[in-house]
Amino acid sequence: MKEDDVVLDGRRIGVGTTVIFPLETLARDKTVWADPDVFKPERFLASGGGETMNLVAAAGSARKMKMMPFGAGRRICPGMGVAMLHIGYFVANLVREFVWKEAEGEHTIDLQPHTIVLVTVMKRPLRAHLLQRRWDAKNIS
Ligand code: HEM
Repeated sequence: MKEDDVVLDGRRIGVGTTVIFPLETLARDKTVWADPDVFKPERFLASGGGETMNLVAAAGSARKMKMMPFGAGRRICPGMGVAMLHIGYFVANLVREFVWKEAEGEHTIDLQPHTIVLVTVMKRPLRAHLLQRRWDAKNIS
């Protein structure tokens, strides 16, 4: 054991070791989330029990961080502000430009995790069929 090594949960982690932890597992932690496998976006709203926190300041504090899509602390994503601003425009444009329908055929959604190398996706994601909207002044469909 070298001087700068750390011990985490009884395991020695040497200086320079790359530590990767599965965010997907954190997001499904039943000790942190109520019904983690249920699609309940309102859980992130204040009215649904969600709370706002400063991810930069909270990284070294004792406050529990339940989710960190942009990382946290010193190496937090510097594009977070840009991303949060644009994601709203992005979604709004997708809704404005396309009519969204479920794709025909077999499209049962399965939220179970499916790992592809380092990325975890849904086992069977929702398949959407997009139709470009017509911006004809008389006939907007
Ligand atoms: C929804 C959109 C985005 C998500 C979810 C995201 C997520 C992340 C995450 C998880 C990290 C790693 C943080 C860590 O190591 O703790 C990261 C790093 C980074 N992101 Fe983003 N990001 C997004 C958009 C952007 C945008 C729009 C930019 C630039 C304009 C950007 C630039 C960067 C850079 C430069 C780093 C490396 C920071 C460093 O290592 O010091 N990201 N991002």
